[in-house]
Amino acid sequence: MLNISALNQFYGGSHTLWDMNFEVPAGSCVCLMGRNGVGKTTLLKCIMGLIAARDGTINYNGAVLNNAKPEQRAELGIGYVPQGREIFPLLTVEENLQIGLRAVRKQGIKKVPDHIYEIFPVLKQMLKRRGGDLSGGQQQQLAIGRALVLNPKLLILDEPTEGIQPNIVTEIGDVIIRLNRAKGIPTPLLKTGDAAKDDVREGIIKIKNELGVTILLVEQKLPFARKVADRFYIMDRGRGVAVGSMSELNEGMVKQYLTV
Ligand SMILES: Nc1ncnc2c1ncn2[C@@H]1O[C@H](COP(=O)(O)OP(=O)(O)OP(=O)(O)O)[C@@H](O)[C@H]1O
Repeated sequence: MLNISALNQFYGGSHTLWDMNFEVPAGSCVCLMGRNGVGKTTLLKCIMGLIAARDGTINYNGAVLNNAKPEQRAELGIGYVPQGREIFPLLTVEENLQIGLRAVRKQGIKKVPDHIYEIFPVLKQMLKRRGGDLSGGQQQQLAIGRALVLNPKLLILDEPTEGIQPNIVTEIGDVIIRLNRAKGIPTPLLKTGDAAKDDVREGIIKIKNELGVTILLVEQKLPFARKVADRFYIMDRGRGVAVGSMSELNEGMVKQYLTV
């Protein structure tokens, strides 16, 4: 789905990404890992077109994206939840979600789809609340909800668990897993009999049936990464140094590239 080859990026004279080759297969959940400052966010920003790559190719479903504007990438179905969430603190939850609608107007979607509220019921309860008054976990759910408004086929999340309390981390992990894994497999989303959970299930099945969400996330928490992702890609000092299925991520790699 996403193929990056020989990508180089510079901040002024500082060479930050070096000959990156990187793939996100359709249907996968890939975790981009590495210590602080190795270039993970920079790579995501290149994918979103927020900063320019010097050379190399970013290919999305067969189309070369290098010269596409960020809005065009959103229209093509790439959703992005930046680090720090970047919701609008003075706008209400509803207004924040409506901003996500801009990219999908051309698809005729004029209203925030109900399934967003089924996935994150807290957003419905807080529609009129200002974004800045929400807890960190609620803001993260709002940021993900806003990205889901544009019906992404590829959802990119930059450290979605950063600074969030453990129970919400678990909730966000469950949503990521369900968004990613429901597609095309005998669904593990059995009805639970719990009305709230079954609503979430219905919302996710709806998204998956219509879309199918491939996920690329940056995550530093190893247990979380192991739980949600099926592939990893490790960066070190601007280069890709290890890649594989999550079950192949061994202690040697963790020690060499991830522990501080
Ligand atoms: N706007 C910028 N201008 C100049 N240098 C930058 C800029 N943004 C990031 N850098 C530098 O580029 C390198 C990679 O930063 P980046 O934020 O991509 O790393 P990261 O792996 O995402 O780290 P973290 O986990 O801390 O977010 C770092 O050395 C950083 O200081």
